[in-house]
Amino acid sequence: MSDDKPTLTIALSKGRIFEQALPLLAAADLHPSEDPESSRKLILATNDPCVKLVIIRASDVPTYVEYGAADLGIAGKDVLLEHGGDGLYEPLDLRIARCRLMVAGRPDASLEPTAARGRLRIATKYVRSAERHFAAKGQQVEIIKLYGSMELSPLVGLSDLIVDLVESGGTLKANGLVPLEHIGDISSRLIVNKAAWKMKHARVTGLVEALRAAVEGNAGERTAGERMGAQG
Ligand SMILES: Nc1ncnc2c1ncn2[C@@H]1O[C@H](COP(=O)(O)OP(=O)(O)OP(=O)(O)O)[C@@H](O)[C@H]1O
Ligand SMILES: O=P(O)(O)OC[C@H]1O[C@H](OP(=O)(O)OP(=O)(O)O)[C@H](O)[C@@H]1O
Repeated sequence: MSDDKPTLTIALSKGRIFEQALPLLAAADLHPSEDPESSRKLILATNDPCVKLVIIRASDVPTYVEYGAADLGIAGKDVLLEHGGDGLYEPLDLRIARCRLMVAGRPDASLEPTAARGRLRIATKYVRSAERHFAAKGQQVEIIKLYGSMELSPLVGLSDLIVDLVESGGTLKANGLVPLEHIGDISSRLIVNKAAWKMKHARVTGLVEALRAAVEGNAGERTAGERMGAQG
């Protein structure tokens, strides 16, 4: 196949990432043929016959891109931190699906191990990030891997604390929990397979730059503080 018009496969998850990526893709003149919420198809065509989208679980996106089953992908930084970033480039922060990775627990929860209980028990889907966070504080903790609904864990005595994503804080509040420590700011990133970056360079970088322009055109979504920071 010539490098003039190679095919591109872009992996992303349905739900908030698809919805928030849609305007950015549209600004790069990419329009999916169907809505993944109403279609059961996992491969979606676009208006560009050389570009297709594959719709997969959010946590599977880096794997598809690493192995070259997709040339590009859109994945949350939370997912990338767990994956480790092997075989991937991460050229662009798309500034969508923004939230914070936090330690949370009951309002009276201790962040220090107690003599009675020994090591703190932390329930989370984000094992690597949680381990790294507590290790950086010099704390050995027991991590309990969960796949969702982490907020339940301290309520039923499975763990002392959780590490989870927080946006509005509504889910924590609804379950009588509070945010206790900020681990990091999360947003979705464009990721690129390393071989595709080389072999389909013109096509890939053309799309990266079109998306970069779309992200920068969304300056209205930034906070006043961020705009001031960008000027300074
Ligand atoms: N409440 C939230 N607000 C904003 N962004 C969020 C929120 N929750 C998750 N995200 C971001 O959106 C990404 C996708 O979230 P989504 O809920 O669609 O998938 P998931 O259920 O976390 O993943 P999987 O289906 O693989 O378990 C997350 O990886 C994270 O980066
Ligand atoms: O602070 P909030 O605005 O309440 O958002 C936080 C919630 O959002 C995420 O869950 P999500 O809604 O994605 O459900 P999931 O974990 O089942 O994907 C996260 O795991 C929290 O439960």
